Amino acid sequence: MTVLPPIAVFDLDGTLAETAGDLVGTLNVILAREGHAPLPLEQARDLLGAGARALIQRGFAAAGAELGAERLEVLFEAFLEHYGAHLADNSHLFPGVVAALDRLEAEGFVLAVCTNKVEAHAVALLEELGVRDRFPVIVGKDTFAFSKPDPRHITATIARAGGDPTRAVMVGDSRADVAAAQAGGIPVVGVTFGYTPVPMRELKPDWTIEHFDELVDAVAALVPHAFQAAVKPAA
Ligand SMILES: O=C(O)COP(=O)(O)O
Ligand SMILES: [Mg+2]
Repeated sequence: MTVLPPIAVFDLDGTLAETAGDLVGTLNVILAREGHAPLPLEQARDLLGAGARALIQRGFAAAGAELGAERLEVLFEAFLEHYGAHLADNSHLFPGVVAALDRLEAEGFVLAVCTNKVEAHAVALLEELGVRDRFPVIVGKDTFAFSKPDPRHITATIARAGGDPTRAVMVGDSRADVAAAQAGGIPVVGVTFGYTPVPMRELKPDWTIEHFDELVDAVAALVPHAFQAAVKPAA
């Protein structure tokens, strides 16, 4: 009998990496091109989490600017072009990420990313941040015909990575992550340092962490059977 490995699925923006500087920076370039004032970073970071198209829509709404459907598509393409050239100007991994990935890998976990960024940008960003090779599977908003909060975004990521859905955990920072995981029956760890207009604890994830140092204990609490030597393939 083949034993599938346990799997940890990570959101990217606001979970693995602080990326608001470059995402909001690009939003502000687009707003400026359209004749609107920039949004302050602290206000705009909570608009992140549903992908670039949603960020533009939310950004224009926050700026009190009109935006029609056709113009949105033009600006979405312009956003992708500008952002693609500035993926990691002002972006970095959150503290403790690499050590937490090391520890999960040592426990036999497969690691995957499920993000509402476009896949090519997710791959390129993770490359620039030096952790691309840690994730055999990186899935973006455009990878499948559905995306978070649709639970299939997460369950399809687990399937593509060959992970065991009964020994899987999701780690995210937004309502979309919590909703998608819970609808898919996957336990979810919410981080408190990401992008959400509502405090993470109010979104009721199964566990909350304030630092990546707490991640392995959280995963061990949520999927203890992923850590039992008995279910690991014989060495
Ligand atoms: O950039 C976004 O808006 C979404 O990306 P995330 O799913 O990695 O948070
Ligand atoms: Mg996020």
